[in-house]
Amino acid sequence: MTPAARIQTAAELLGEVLSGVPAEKVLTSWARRSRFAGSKDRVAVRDHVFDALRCRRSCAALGGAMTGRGIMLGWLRMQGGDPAPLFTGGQYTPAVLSEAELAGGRVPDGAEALDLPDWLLPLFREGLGNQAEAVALSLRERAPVMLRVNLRLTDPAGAISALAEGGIMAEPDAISRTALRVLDGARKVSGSRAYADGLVELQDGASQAVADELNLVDGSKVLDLCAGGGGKTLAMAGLSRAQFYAYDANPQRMRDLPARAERAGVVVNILDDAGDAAPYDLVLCDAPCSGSGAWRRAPEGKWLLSAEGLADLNRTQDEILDRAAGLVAPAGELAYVTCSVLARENLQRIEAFIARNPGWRVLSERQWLPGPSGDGFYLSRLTQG
Ligand SMILES: C[S@@+](CC[C@H](N)C(=O)[O-])C[C@H]1O[C@@H](n2cnc3c(N)ncnc32)[C@H](O)[C@@H]1O
Repeated sequence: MTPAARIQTAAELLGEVLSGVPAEKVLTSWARRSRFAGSKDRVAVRDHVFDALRCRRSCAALGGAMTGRGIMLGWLRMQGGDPAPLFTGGQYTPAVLSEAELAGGRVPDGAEALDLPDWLLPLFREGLGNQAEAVALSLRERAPVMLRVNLRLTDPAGAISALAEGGIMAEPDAISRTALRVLDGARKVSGSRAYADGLVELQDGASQAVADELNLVDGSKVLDLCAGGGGKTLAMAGLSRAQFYAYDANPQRMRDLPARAERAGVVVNILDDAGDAAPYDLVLCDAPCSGSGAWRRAPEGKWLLSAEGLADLNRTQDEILDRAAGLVAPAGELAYVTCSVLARENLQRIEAFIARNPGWRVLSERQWLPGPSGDGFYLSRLTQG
């Protein structure tokens, strides 16, 4: 595919995303029906779509229209070159720019320039103060590719040399003792021997840093109450020889966990009812959230989130905290985690929890902002008395 054909394809696929189809689904179905597209084309088209989605609002302003074509035109203008040579009107290339398109477009400002919906900017400021703008701008960049070393099976040096055998270059990252940053060969990770042997998992750096902060005691009982695919369960299991239990309100989300645990050489007990093995010394609530700290990876989230959706999430977060509190042993800990940068989902949930449950207090609180080593995360550790 020529560069112009890739732009045209990205514009068409963005149009489908704007009509409500998830970007991953749009890209998968395009890849299936486009046998002519080579691996470099697929990577380029995917990158165009995600780069543009992260900056959807400012690109549409620069391109003069909230359409796939307008967004790609704005994205090209944002890169600083002249887009006209790509709009050639060929069989596979974008139609020639109209007079209106050539004259249209404007420099974005305010929340538009930060690529946030208007209603979210005050909420960013509420939680992040004078860092709100910088955080919003950082969410317009690509996220790093990070790996977690499974300390049960190897150490960072061992993982780095196993990865190098598969043509993957990685280096330790200070965000966590288990974190490696991939420098080259990221797309080879899931097919590598190091991955198949359970030495490494793909996992964001801040997600690993959260596990480092938890009070994981060998032999203690640990429940991952919102286990999902088990990323946090396995991160914790890589660090200690506690007894691990996993539960999720949607059990389907845990379907790959047994195989992942086996690959990692750890035992995870999957529960049908979170209370089955209660009480626990530690209950981790990696609660459903807006994902605002991870919008570099999942940029559609910021355009789909609504005030009502956020209020629903807050209700679910409160219910999960209350449920978790009833599962913790008397001297045990409750750890509340989100990948959000919004105070509404973080500190405010903890304050509301303590107001409902005055016997609880905060042991420690930490926030990671989206950065070169990881997504935005929040952790609050609580205990009773
Ligand atoms: C942020 S995701 C978990 C990600 C996972 N811990 C990981 O590291 O891969 C939140 C999970 O909470 C689950 N969930 C939603 N409501 C729940 C509830 N009331 N109780 C338990 N799990 C719930 C969702 O199904 C989802 O899998």
